[in-house]
Amino acid sequence: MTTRRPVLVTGGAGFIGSHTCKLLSAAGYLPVVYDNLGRGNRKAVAWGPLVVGDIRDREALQRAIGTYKPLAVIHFAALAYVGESVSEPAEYYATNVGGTIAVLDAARTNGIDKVIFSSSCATYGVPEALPVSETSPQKPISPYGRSKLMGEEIIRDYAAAYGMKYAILRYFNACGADPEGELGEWHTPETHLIPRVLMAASGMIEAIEIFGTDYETADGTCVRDYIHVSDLARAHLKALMHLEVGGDSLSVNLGTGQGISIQEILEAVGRITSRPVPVAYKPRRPGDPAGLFADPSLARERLGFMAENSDIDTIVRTAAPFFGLAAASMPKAFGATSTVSRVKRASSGAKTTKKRQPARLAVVPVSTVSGRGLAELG
Ligand SMILES: O=c1ccn([C@@H]2O[C@H](COP(=O)(O)OP(=O)(O)O[C@H]3OC[C@@H](O)[C@H](O)[C@H]3O)[C@@H](O)[C@H]2O)c(=O)[nH]1
Repeated sequence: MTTRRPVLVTGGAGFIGSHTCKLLSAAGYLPVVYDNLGRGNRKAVAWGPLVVGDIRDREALQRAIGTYKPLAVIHFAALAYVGESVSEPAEYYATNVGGTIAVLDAARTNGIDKVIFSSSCATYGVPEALPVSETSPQKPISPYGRSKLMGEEIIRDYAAAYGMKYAILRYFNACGADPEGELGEWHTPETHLIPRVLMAASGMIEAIEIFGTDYETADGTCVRDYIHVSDLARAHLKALMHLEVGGDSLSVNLGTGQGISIQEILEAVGRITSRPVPVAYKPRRPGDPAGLFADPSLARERLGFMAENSDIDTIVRTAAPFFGLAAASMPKAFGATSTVSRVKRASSGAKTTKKRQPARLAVVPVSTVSGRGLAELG
C-alpha cells in the first residue's frame, strides 16, 4: 500500500475545503484537516485526520505540522460573510489576516514552502470593466474583501523573503455540491443565493428575497459567475501539483468566464425541481455590483484549469438533494453538457446571447411580476 502524502488543509471541514479534501484523497494525498469547527462540520471530514484547532493558535498549528509533516498547506480557513465583515471587522481581520500570518509562520518555520490560499473576487470590489482579469485593480469595498487582499499581499511578501511558492486562487461564486451526494453546502447562517433559492423551493424558508430588480443587466437582476465546488476542488489539486513540480507562484481567478442572472437561477431551480419558488422582491443590497464575472484565461494558461461542471443545471441538480429536493432528472454523468447555456456578456449591460431549451414549467419573468409582496415562479 502506498503511503498518502500529507497536506495540511486549514478549514477542511468547510464547504470548499471538504470537497477539496475528497479529491485530494482520491489523488493520493492525505488531507490533514485543521479546523476549529466554528463554521465547519465535523461530518465533512472523512478523508483524513481532523485536528480541531484555531488558525490563530500558533502552538496548536506547530503541533499539527510537527505531527503530520505536510508537504504543503492549503489555507481555506476564514470568515467569509461580506455583510458580517462590515459589522464585525475586528473578527475578520483577526481571523483572516492574523490567522493567515500564523499559518504562514507555522509553515515557514517548519520548512513548508508551498502554500495555496483562498482568495476572492471580493478583492476586486466594483470592477471597472468586465470580465475581471487578474490585472484589474484590486479595490475591495468590504472588510472581508480587504482582509483577503491583505492575505494575498502578506503571502507575496513572505514568498519573496522566505523562498516560499504560492498559488493564490480568487474564487468567484462557489456553489453546487458533491455529485456523489456525500457533501453539500451548509453555511450557518446560509446567506448565499443558490442554497437560499433551494430552501425556498423546499419550504425551509417562506420565500427567497431577491435584492434588486433594477440593475442595468438584461433582466434587471444581478449577474454573477457561479462555479461548481467540484471545479474549485480540481483547481486546488492542479495548483498543488503545479507547485510540487517546481512551478512558479501564481495568482489566478477561478470562474467560468460567463455570467448568469438571479432570474435565470430562479428559472433553473423551478424547472429542475418542479417546485414553485416563492420570491419576495426587495431593494438592492448595499455593496452588490450589478455584474461580476471572471476572465478565466490565466488559470487555463498557468494551471490547465477550466470549469467543466459549472453549467447551471449541474449546479442545481447536485445541490438540490441536499435540501431534500429531488432533481427532476439527474445528469447522465457528472460533466454532462448543460441544456442551458450561460449568458455571455461583454459587459453587464450588454445584450444576452442565450440558447435555452424551453422550460418545462411556466415561469413568470421578474419583469412581469409585481415588485411587491410574494410572487411564485414555476
Ligand atoms: O438571499 C439572497 C442572497 C443573495 N442574493 C443576490 O444574489 C447574488 C449573489 O449573492 P451571494 O450572497 O450568493 O454571493 P456574493 O456575490 O455576494 O458573494 C459571494 O461571492 C464572493 C465571495 O467572496 C463571497 O464570500 C460570497 O459571499 C447577489 O446579487 C445578491 O444580492 C439575493 O438576491 N438574495
